[in-house]
Amino acid sequence: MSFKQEVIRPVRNLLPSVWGDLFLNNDKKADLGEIEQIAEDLKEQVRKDIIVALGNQKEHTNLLKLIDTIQRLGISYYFEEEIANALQRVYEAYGDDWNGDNISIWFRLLRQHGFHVSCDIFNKYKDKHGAFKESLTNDVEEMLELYEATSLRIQGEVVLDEALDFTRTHLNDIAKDPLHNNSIMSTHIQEALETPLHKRIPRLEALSYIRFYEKQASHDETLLKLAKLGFNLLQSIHKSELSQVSKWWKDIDAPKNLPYVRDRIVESYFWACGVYSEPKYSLARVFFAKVTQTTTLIDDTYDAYGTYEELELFTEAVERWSLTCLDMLPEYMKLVYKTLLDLYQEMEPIMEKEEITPLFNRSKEFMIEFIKGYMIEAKWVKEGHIPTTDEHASIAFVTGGGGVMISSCYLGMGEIITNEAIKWAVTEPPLFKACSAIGRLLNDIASYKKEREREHFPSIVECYKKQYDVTEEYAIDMVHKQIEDVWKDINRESLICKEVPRRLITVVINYVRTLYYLYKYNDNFSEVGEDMKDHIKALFVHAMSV
Ligand SMILES: CC(C)=CCC/C(C)=C/CC/C(C)=C/COP(=O)(O)OP(=O)(O)O
Repeated sequence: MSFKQEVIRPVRNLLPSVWGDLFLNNDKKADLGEIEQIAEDLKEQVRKDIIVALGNQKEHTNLLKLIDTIQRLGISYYFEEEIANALQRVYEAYGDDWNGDNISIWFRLLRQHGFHVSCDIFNKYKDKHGAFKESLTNDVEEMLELYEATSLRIQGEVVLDEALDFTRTHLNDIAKDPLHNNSIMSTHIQEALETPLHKRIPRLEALSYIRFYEKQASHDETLLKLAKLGFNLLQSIHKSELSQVSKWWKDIDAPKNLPYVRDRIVESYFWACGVYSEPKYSLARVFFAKVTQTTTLIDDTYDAYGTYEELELFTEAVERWSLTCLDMLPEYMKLVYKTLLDLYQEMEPIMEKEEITPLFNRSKEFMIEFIKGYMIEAKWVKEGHIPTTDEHASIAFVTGGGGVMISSCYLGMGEIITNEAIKWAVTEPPLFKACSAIGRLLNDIASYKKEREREHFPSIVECYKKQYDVTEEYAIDMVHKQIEDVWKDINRESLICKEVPRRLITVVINYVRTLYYLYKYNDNFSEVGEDMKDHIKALFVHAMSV
């Protein structure tokens, strides 16, 4: 008589998708011709406003405010050239010596667009003892703007570190003081304190800023109407793409064939929309959503189902990257492997046509390195090895996924992927590494408690505690500090990468903004919270009333 040994698998308590088939059959694009025409006329008006303001030096402060409003309303992609040209001209005219009002908006906008303007201008806000002037606290909007500007700081910019402490403390008091504020402003401040503008996903910022802006007596009707129409026009495109990726995922039928896998195609598409929402990046968005769900499939295979021996086979098959390897895999893994290979095969001819094959090939290599990283994690789990923080970083910053995820974001973006950009991206530049680091740190902070409940690769919190013999609270504080440092590194890198089209840098920043949103408090990707559900509905279900 033979006994079949029961296989022990590290399965997790899996939550099903909260969306069912809601987005599956939403692929009919509405006829929006008439709305598009109205939007065209409004755009023309805004374009003229930008050009007129640029031509008159006295209007330059208003020009910056106009650009800021356009960005916050989520319609800057209509005016890409005008905005880039206006900011270039402002930079050439003033350099570091901006002499208009609203220095914080000037600083934030120029830095966001890649101009390395000096932070010394903020010393104007200090008194002779080197402290921030108390009189600043009388102007709430200026304080808020200064607070927002501090998020663009890089390492060593002490005046901005101090400005952050100063503004955060006072804004906190002001937000809580009913005598000081109306409730709209108070909510606005609280939201800023929770997530500064620089760290917000632009689509979600548009959603909340449109609501805030329309309540402001001074709002511009043209901009407001364009923002609402633009929002609905984009939504109709996004709905159709979401339906497309949902169908792709439905065909794989993971809930039946791979029941251990997180069914997160909607959240994956949300991530893609966080990175880029413009109509012209439709192909890239769809591909990136599929990559994210496929990577989740692989992550769950390593973390929540595969035995060590099975994972060794899978890793070898991935290194060989050929359908001929299917036979060596256990039955359930064949579908995981085929999903991965099919996804890239589908993209290959398009990549050839776009002449970005070297980036495509490198992206595949990033995927292989990433999966090999999962195998090392599995080995350490098997050995019960708790790594030092440096050892942890050497692997966890690979499985943090910067290389594979950012290179995938770029696939399908079209002509903006220049030869220079390819040369840069294939080297795995510091910006990609920063994405890995911040992804890992945020993810570990969000999920370390849950992961403790089953056999799992140790989080940075565990490693830190063990190596330095410190409390959990202390370790968590250290990780938060590291996260802030990585933001500063991202800001610095985004100012020095001059050879790369700016939109490719904002892809990285938007990717990190989405990570931040997903993992800032909890793991919203694995356990979708109420806020995220509301945001997904607002973005992909309900049109905005105009
Ligand atoms: C946040 C992060 C590390 C992202 C890397 C980018 C990436 C590959 C994203 C798609 C798959 C995903 C959500 C993995 C995190 O799984 P998990 O929460 O189970 O994390 P773990 O298994 O890597 O610890």
